[in-house]
Amino acid sequence: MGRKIWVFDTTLRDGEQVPGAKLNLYEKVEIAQQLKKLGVDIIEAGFPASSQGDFDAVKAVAEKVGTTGDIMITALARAVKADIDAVYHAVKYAENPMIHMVLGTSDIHVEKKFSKSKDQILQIGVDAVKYAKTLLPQVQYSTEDASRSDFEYLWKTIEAVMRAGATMINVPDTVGFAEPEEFGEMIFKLNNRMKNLDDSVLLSVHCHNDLGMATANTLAAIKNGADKVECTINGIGERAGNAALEEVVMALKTRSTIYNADTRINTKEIINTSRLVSSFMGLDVQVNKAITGDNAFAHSSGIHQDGLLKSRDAYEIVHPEDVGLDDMELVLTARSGRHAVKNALEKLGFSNLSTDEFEGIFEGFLKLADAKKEVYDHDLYVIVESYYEKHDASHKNATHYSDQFFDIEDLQVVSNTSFPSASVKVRKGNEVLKASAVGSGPIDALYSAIAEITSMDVKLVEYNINSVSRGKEALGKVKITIEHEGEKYMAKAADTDILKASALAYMNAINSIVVAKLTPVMN
Ligand SMILES: CC(=O)SCCNC(=O)CCNC(=O)[C@H](O)C(C)(C)COP(=O)(O)OP(=O)(O)OC[C@H]1O[C@@H](n2cnc3c(N)ncnc32)[C@H](O)[C@@H]1OP(=O)(O)O
Ligand SMILES: CC(C)C(=O)C(=O)O
Ligand SMILES: [Mg+2]
Repeated sequence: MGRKIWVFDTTLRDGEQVPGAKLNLYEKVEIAQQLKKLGVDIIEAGFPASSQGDFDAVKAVAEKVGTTGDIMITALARAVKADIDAVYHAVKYAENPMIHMVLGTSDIHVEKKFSKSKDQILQIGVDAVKYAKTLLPQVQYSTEDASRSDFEYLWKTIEAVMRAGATMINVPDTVGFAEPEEFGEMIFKLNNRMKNLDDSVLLSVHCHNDLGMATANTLAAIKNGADKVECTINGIGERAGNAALEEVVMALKTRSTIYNADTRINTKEIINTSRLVSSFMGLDVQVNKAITGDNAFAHSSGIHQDGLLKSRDAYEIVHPEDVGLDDMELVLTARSGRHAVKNALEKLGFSNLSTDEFEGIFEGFLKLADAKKEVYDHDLYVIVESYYEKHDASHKNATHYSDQFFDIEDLQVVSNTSFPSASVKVRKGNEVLKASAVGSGPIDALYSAIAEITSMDVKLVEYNINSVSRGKEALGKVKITIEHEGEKYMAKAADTDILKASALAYMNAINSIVVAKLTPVMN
């Protein structure tokens, strides 16, 4: 066991400062419940003085999430009595409530933002801490813009607010200006001085990502003595965001010999938490985002896929299972090689293929892969079928798999406010199936029509669309999850027509169900 690092999650406060990401009371409580399951030590639930809605949401988090276990609930205040009162009245219901206040220490803040002298600002901070201490025993003081502050003034402030009773000192790199080595040195010096003054006071850091260094700066601070880190899920937050909780935590775990520090985060809850935050805030996670991005555990090039199949550690330093995913993903594309395709075929039951058979199928695979972005399992069945039809029609693999898969031939969607409707034409082998339906919106109408054709009992669990390029040729990328007989099936599709992309994604998911039903028969 290494040194304990406290994890302070500010997704509901700094994270919620992202334009358009505002959460309502219900959503804040749900996310707070999940953060507790994840094992964070402290939840910063909001800024109660900012609106009645946020006051109520922070209070609800304190009441519903903060009354059991040892989790601490806090919220932010300026060094202003009314803000501190608002925080106190919102968090006091929690078992372990804390008041968090912020006041700038850089010349820019002191002189330009506040038009005051350094001594005046220091006194305002000390008075605010003294007042907060009359309300609650736990008070955190944040020296806003610390990384651009004069070091001796920063220390003078920290010393004064510690003497006034602050129990946690948070050192923010408010505008993401710091650089790891320099930030680490600053934390090292502050830590030495703080521990000499009162070693019960926790030293914390709060790093922003304006230069893409939030995680690196946070880790440098840990190496140099920081006891606590402030992070957000998916790294969301003001401007370019904050240090991502999942990155800091997994770096500590993966490189434990360097950091010798542990958190109490249950890493298996990371993906669940990331998805919940992303869906409530309506903010997609960048596909290549470390740990929580869609592609973080997906491998698509032949050399990597071959290496992984021979030994996972060739290209995998974090195990997907450790963050709550089922497995890594080997995506079949035109960049895949023979090992990956053979592996996928074997999983579908096509083992013991002769070299000629496999090479013929692989040729078919490459042709399709050049025409499509991704080759799915149902495509492999069709490739196998057409290979044997051409070369050995009496072979047991020459089964008409394609009769069981669905393929969109045409669709028409009418989108209006009173009567959205859709008509769909689908091919299933030699059969052409048609259906029309109305729905609460165009996608709902489209999916109802497809559901009627496929006659499968399917529930749409998640629908997500985003643009993967710009301008007239922009591709709409749709990712959906459907549920059938208790199992979840995820599928994707992209097209310049977002309705077509939606229909193709749904069809791909339906075809995955067909594959799942076919595969045990083959094995
Ligand atoms: C780095 C950070 O993330 S800090 C947290 C950022 N979060 C927020 O701002 C939360 C949402 N904010 C709000 O709802 C509002 O800005 C409020 C309620 C805080 C204040 O609203 P208003 O009273 O209308 O003031 P407004 O936002 O326009 O200006 C901020 C005022 O607070 C002062 N102020 C700013 N920071 C602090 C501070 N840390 N301590 C004391 N006063 C401060 C400013 O100097 C300014 O005061 P002035 O009116 O005397 O010039
Ligand atoms: C309130 C403080 C900690 C903050 O968000 C910042 O300085 O970035
Ligand atoms: Mg911040």
